[in-house]
Amino acid sequence: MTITKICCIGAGYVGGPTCSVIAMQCPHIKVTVVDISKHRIAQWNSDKLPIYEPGLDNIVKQRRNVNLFFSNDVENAIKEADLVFISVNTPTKTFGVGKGRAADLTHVENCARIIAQVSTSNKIIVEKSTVPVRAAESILKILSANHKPNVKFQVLSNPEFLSEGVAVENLLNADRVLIGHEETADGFWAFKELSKVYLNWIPEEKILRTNTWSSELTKLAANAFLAQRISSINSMATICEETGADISEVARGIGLDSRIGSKFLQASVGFGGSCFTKDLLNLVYICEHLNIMQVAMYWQQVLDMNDYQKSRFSNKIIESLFNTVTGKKITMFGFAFKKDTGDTRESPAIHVAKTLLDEGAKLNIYDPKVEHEQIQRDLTHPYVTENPEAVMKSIEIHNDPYYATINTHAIVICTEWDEFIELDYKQIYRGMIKPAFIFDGRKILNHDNLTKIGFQVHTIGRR
Ligand SMILES: NC(=O)C1=CN([C@@H]2O[C@H](COP(=O)(O)OP(=O)(O)OC[C@H]3O[C@@H](n4cnc5c(N)ncnc54)[C@H](O)[C@@H]3O)[C@@H](O)[C@H]2O)C=CC1
Ligand SMILES: O=C(O)[C@H]1O[C@H](OP(=O)(O)OP(=O)(O)OC[C@H]2O[C@@H](n3ccc(=O)[nH]c3=O)[C@H](O)[C@@H]2O)[C@H](O)[C@@H](O)[C@@H]1O
Repeated sequence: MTITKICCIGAGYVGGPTCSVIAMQCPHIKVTVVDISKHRIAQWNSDKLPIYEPGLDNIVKQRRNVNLFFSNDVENAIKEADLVFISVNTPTKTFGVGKGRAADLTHVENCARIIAQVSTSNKIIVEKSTVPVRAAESILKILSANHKPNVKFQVLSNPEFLSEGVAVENLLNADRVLIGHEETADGFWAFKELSKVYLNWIPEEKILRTNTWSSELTKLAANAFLAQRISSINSMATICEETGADISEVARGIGLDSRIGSKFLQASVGFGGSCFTKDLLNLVYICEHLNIMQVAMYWQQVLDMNDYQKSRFSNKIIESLFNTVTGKKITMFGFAFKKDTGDTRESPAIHVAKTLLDEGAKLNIYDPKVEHEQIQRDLTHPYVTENPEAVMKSIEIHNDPYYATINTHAIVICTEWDEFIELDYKQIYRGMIKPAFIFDGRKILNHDNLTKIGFQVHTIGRR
């Protein structure tokens, strides 16, 4: 079999960019991305894509309706495909056994059932969603129990390592492409077929072959290690604030050790995003399930440190503003969980906003990419408030960063957007209530200049 048709189930942050890049690099392959959400597919077929990702618009414009298709016709796309990516969401369970920790595999299971039901030819099924170790076994069991006679499936694990905001760059120049397969001749054959797709642009030495379970666990391990680095540097930031050491200097000092490396040592208000917390919770749950409690506690601590960091930053704002923010207007610069994305899932900005709102503050919020409705949805979510009407009265969402600061007591930087560095802070200072405060939760501004202007500056990891 030569792969000529690919179907991707799930047109989200992973399915959309991944398949757009495959379509661009493999003009001979027809790629169809399907989703149950009519709205999402309509957006992928419109001029305004559902996700903001630098470079993506251009690729979609070039390949859409040429060899890249977005559709709600899940069944037909699966039926005609040689290879099916499962790229659906695997959120933390909100009910039942493992609630709040285990991964909810309902969507993955639904995909397996529909694949088995509609397939009339052999297919390679690729688990791209992040899943607990041995999830492929469940997929295979569902496929085996429900398939039509003479239809065979091979299940591969091919986790995705892209980061939002740099997804296209990551996909084009991947550090590695990991493919896990069943340790049989058929499994090896399926690995070869998927490799051929990637070999259209990924050098052979970057394609890593493992068994299925190693591949699944590697994805969780990679996110756990990355998150651990952030919690580690944030823990050091706390010591810096107590002692007069400067976390930027400490990070540079340790990062130059080639065994440690300089990346992912940026102290911050805490990590956010849809995956670090969810995948760590999942890892902790797996360890508990395996009854290796010391290991579970070890990884839980990475999450605890992140919660501590978010609370510490929010509390610092309140303490600095003379221990009360009730009725005070505070500007939040940034709401996305990191720059260059409009994604707010698990954004630390939500935690900061919640704390300030709970204390009675009024918030002016500005983010260059997050939709206003998304901010409203996040801050009126039952997890954040029992009184959504009161929250709506306490927030203003702005389109202009300067306007957002007028007559406010403080600016809180929650996302490291480049444009915040370039703003005219002299002008901003003039319009603010004095003393005017800046809380730089991302360490992106020139603090000496701000102090000279007259701002009271507070940041992470420095007195
Ligand atoms: N967001 C990211 O940067 C990364 C995410 N991942 C993993 O990739 C997976 C997907 O993540 P995202 O793309 O962020 O999720 P997402 O929530 O943006 O997209 C998932 C899509 O799947 C659709 N879907 C769910 N069930 C379906 C079904 N039965 N049939 C058709 N469509 C269905 C949903 O409607 C949704 O549009 C998750 O397991 C995540 O952990 C991995 C690497 C990076
Ligand atoms: O599985 C996933 O979803 C993805 O999760 C992360 O990617 P992402 O969450 O998109 O973004 P990151 O760049 O990892 O940032 C995550 C959070 O950590 C924060 N961060 C990152 C780096 C740093 O040094 N300090 C820091 O606070 C960011 O601001 C952000 O809130 C991983 O980097 C990807 O490899 C992985 O594929």
